[in-house]
Amino acid sequence: MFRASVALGARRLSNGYLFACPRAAGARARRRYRPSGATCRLDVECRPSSYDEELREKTAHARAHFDGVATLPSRTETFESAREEFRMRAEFKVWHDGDRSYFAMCDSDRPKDPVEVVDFPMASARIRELMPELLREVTATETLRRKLFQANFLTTTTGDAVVSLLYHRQLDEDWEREAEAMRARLGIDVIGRARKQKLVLAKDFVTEKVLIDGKEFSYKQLEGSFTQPNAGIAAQMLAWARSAAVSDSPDVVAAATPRDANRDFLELYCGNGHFTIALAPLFRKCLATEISKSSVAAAHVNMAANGIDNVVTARLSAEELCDALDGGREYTRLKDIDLTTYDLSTVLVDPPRAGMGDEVSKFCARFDRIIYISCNPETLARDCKILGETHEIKRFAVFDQFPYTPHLESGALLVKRA
Ligand SMILES: C[S@@+](CC[C@H](N)C(=O)[O-])C[C@H]1O[C@@H](n2cnc3c(N)ncnc32)[C@H](O)[C@@H]1O
Repeated sequence: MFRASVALGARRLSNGYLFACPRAAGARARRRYRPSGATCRLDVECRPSSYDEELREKTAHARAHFDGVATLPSRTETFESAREEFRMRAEFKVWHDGDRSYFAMCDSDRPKDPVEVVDFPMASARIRELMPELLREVTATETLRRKLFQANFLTTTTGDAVVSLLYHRQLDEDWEREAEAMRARLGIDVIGRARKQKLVLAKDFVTEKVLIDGKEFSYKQLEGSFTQPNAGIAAQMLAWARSAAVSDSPDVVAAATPRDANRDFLELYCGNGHFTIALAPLFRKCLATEISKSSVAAAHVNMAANGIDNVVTARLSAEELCDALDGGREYTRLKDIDLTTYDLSTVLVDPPRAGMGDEVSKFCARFDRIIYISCNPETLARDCKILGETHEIKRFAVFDQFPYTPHLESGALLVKRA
C-alpha cells in the first residue's frame, strides 16, 4: 500500500481515493492507491515516481488471483506504459460557474460535486493541447456553451482528433454553424450529441497507424465504439499476440514464421479487427466475430484498408458462434459462410471485464492454442480454471494499459496438453 499525501481541501471519494480540489487547494489532485476492489473513476493524478512500485504491486495482485486456481509460468512478461500522455481517449464533464466553464470529473456517488481537471497529463499530447483551446472556444460562444455538459476526446498518435460535445438541449443550425467554424479553427472533427440527435462534422472516427514487426497497419477507430485506450500498450499487445501465435517462448519477439500457415484462426470479441489484422497473415483463413454492429462495420473497413483478404467477419455473440460451430440453430448472419471449410487450431479471445464464462470457456477448450487477452485478471483466472483441465498456461503477460489505476490488462497463452 502506498502512502498518500493529503493536500489541503482533500476529500475522500466513495472509491477510496483521496482528492484535493484544485480550485480549493491550488494543488494537484491526489488519491490513495487501493489495488483491490474499487473501480477507479477519478484518475487525476499522474505519479511517474511511483510507477514502478505500482506496477509491481498490480502484477503481484493479478498473479494472486491464480493461486489455487491455475498454474502460471514463473516468468511474467511485463509491458510498461509511457508514464505520461498515454491515453488516446478521455471524457470530462463540462461545468459552468457564472461566466467560467471548466472540465471536471465527478464521483459516481456525488454526481453534482465536481472536481475540476485543470490538466490531464495522462491524456495524449493532442488532448492536452485541445483541452484549453476547446474551453476558450466554448466560453467565447454562447451557442456552443449553452447546456453543454460533457466533452469526449478521441485522438491518435498521428494527431487525428474527434471531439464529441454532449448537450441537454436540441442542436440547431446556429449550433452547426458555430461548431463548423470551431472545427476549422482547431483542426478537429466535431460531433454534437443531444437526445435522439447526432450531428457529425465531418466524420465520427479517427485513423490510427500502428507499426507491428516492421509493418505499418492502419485502424479506423469509431467514436463511441470500443478502442484500446493506450496506443503504446495496444501496439505491444499486438506484437505479443503475434508472438504467442507462433511460439511458446517469451523470447521469440517477432512472428517471422507462421506456425500454422495451413490452418485457420478464430477470434471472438474482435471489435474493430484490432488483433485480427495483425494475426491474419499468420494463418490460412480467419473467422472473426463480434456482437457490435458498428465495430463489425469498422472491422470490414480495416481489413480492406490493410489488404487483409483471408478474414471473414460476422456479427455474432461469442455464445451464438459456439452454438453455430457445434451445429446448433441456423443463423442468417452465417448464411454465406461455410463453417465446415475451417480447420481452426488457434483461438484469440478478448472479452469484456466479465470474461468468457463457463459456456464459452468450455467451447474454447477444444482448440490447440488459446490466446486470452483480458482486462480483468479475476475473470481470466476463473476461466483458466476451466481451461486448465485441458491446457497448460505457457506464457503470462501484463500490459499496463491503465497506469495509476488498479486496473491491469493481461494476456495468457494456453497450449493443449499432449
Ligand atoms: C475488450 S473489447 C475488445 C475488442 C477488440 N478485441 C479490440 O482489441 O479492440 C471486447 C469486445 O467484445 C464485444 N462483446 C461484448 N460482449 C460480447 C459477446 N457476448 N459476444 C461477442 N462480442 C462481445 C464488445 O462489443 C467489444 O468490442
